[in-house]
Amino acid sequence: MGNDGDSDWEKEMEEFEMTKAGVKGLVDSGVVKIPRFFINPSEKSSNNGGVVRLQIPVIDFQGLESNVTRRMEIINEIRKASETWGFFQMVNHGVPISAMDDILQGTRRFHEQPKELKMDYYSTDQRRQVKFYTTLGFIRKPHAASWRDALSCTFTDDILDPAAIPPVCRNEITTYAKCMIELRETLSEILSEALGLSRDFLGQMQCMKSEYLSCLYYPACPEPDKTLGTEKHTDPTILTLLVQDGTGGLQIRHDNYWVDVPPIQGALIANIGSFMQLISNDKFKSVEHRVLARSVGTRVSTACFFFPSADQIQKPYGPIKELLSKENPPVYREVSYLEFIGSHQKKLSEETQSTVSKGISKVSLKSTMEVEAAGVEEEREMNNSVMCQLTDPEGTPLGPSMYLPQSAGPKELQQMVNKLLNNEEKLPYAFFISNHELVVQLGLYLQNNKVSVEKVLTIVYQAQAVFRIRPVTRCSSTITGHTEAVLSVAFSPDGRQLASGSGDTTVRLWDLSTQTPLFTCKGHKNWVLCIAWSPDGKHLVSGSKAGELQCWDPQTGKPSGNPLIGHKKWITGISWEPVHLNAPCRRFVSASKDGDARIWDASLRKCVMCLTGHTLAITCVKWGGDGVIYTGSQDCTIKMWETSQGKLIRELKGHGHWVNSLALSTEYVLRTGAYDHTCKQYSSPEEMKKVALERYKKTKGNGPERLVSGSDDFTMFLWEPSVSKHPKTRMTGHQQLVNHVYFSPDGQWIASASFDKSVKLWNGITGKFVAAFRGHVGPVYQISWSADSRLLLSGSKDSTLKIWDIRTQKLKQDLPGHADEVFAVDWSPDGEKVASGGRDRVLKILSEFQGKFRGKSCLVTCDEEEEEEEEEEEEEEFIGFSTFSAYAVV
Ligand SMILES: O=C(O)CCC(=O)C(=O)O
Ligand SMILES: [Fe+2]
Repeated sequence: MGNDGDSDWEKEMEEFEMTKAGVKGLVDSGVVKIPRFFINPSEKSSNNGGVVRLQIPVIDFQGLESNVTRRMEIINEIRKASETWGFFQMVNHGVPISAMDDILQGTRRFHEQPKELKMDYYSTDQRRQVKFYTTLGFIRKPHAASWRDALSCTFTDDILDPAAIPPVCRNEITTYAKCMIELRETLSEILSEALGLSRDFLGQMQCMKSEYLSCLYYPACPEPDKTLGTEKHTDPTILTLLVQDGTGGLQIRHDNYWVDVPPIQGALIANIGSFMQLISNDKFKSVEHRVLARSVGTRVSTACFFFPSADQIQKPYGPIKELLSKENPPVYREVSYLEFIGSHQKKLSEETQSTVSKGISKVSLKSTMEVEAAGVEEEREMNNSVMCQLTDPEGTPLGPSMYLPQSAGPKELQQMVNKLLNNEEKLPYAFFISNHELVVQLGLYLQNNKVSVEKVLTIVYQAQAVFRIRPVTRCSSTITGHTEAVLSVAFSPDGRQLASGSGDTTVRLWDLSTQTPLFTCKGHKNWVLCIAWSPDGKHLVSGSKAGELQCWDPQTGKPSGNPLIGHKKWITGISWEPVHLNAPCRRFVSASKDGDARIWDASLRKCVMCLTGHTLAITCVKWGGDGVIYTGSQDCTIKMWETSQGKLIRELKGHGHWVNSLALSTEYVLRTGAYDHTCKQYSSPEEMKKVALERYKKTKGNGPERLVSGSDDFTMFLWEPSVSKHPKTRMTGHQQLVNHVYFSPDGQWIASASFDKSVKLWNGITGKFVAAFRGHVGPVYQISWSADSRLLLSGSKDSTLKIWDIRTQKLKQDLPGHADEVFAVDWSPDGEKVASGGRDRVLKILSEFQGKFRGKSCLVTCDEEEEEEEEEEEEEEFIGFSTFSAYAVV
């Protein structure tokens, strides 16, 4: 674009500003083409990206004041929402619906009055407390103006002279601001507690003592695809509260998708501002959002932005010291709110397009040297007592902070927690400081870790399994359970071992005969999302969120070679080449969010083929019994690849949205290879291959291998890919996305797990619907079959496991016991055990006893006398982990 274009751009903007009539004035004048400075080239094609089925959390404030338990729950919900979404909606928040209706009406009235009456307020001078404006004048190409007008009122330290407010909406604005201030008090306390701080912490900081009310008016736009109602941005403040009318159009960015924020009658929307992200040291997220323009109808909303009090805005703010530790060092330098907001605005006037959220890191990152100079690593001081705050693993405080003697150790803490929780029966607890278990006296811990006694020390207590496992043989080294959510569990093909992968970056191996932890496999730097055993049982491979794969020797728990690098984004699936095609097992295929699948040779330790062709993330992969690889993708297709050169051989199309899961009718036998649970050992790979082939042929029978796919479009398809590229059956009935599909070991059934809270059973040969299993009260994430194809296990967000009886089509057993979402389940190939893992970090192994499954282990710990050794354990890197969203958005 030449200079002429640029000067036109500016000229048009100047002319527009001169009218002092805003976007509404333009529309009233009858424009059919929008001025150039509203045109947003980057947004043209992305308007339809809303992922309607993802919902930002809606939090009910009912009981906040009257019910202590509910209050804790609300704090927790807000904490989770602020960490993962940066956005939530609130209902029963105490602001009268009439005040909300009135402010929207007042906003409309102001903007719809004759332009002569509004012009007096028209200004791009930011210092004006009350102003009517469209652009505030600092936008420069390639940024674009938003298709909306604003009337803003600044309440400095909660005060604004009512006389300054336009009379048409004076009462509404004054009343609404009072409501916002009242709600601010409540939210300031909740957010403080959600950060693990004392209730009055943010209040004392005065970081949200002023507010800026923005009454927004979005007229219909003649070219809605060329511009946006509000350009994408993050709010540079602490917190925003928004009321919107019923029109809709607000979207937030979540995992690279635009998610609609649907209007809910009576709800207020809250979102974390980027200055809050800064002071919370990235604990809370400030998320990009935008408002779509539309061709018909007017949208009205009112946003209230909270920011620091007048005498604080020039003072430095940095990450709150109480939130920092050795493991969580400051990621931002100190900066005053004025400087911060200045840099935010500068971004919008800069030549190159950069998001405002990137802006904060630019302004705020400081060198380690400077940070240290800022006094983060303070001198340790030995007092006799230390201020502590006990919290549960979710961060909910147990009582107020208190001074504890430095001589106190886990035993004393355990007594105290039992007392504070009024436990009738005394329970065992473990204690963690910054994710390290406390095994010594507090004083010694502080000394060893150079922790300042001037800070409030957060001590996390975690209940230990009531059933405490006594190892039959002594562990070679002491290991505790996972310290973050368990994301994957898989029994070995011979059923002797169990592997689990976790958000704590480790893979753990458990010995099933003694039910003891065997090895902690360390090497990944990020969450371990998937694990897969080779069907000969000789290898275990794991894939992480960082995109690398690691092979492990299950006999020693040691890595076999270096991490396998190649994928650029997280690993979504791993599948081994069937042992009846190649023994010993060497090759496996990995799928990634980067859109590629890669074939690796575990002996050569390298990638031997890259399967490229998908245009979006690959979500699942299976290596079929005929040697063909199947990949399912967010690009809605399933692709088939041959494995000598990695060529695409067929595409299976039909799904209208992402493919989430694939399953093969032969999967059980592919997974177990030669192991038929007669415990037979094989002397040679050739023998293994021969037996595996026999078993495969028997399962497959004369028909072709069948494939089932489950999708975000709520449907499933049954395919016979070797016969036709057209689906055999379309399987409809789920009311929400299908997350996991699985053939029974005998291939006779297909089970599907859906976010509609049901599990459905289908005929595995025809694809016809058979039954729906209802009982879960949350989305069902994963399912697994018993070896005899008679029982089905499901794990859900509702924290339960359920076992369904295929013959009676009824619930056979309900297994509560997890304290949070269950992400992963597996049934051992010999049918005797089931394992589950979830957000509560607990790995459960359940065994059948007289027809019922019973918990054999929860959080596995070792004998006390071995705990001494723990200190020698290597330090584990802590990766912040909030919600495992991979199920919702891969
Ligand atoms: O109007 C809306 O819904 C959002 C407005 C907004 O994000 C803002 O003004 O910062
Ligand atoms: Fe905003």
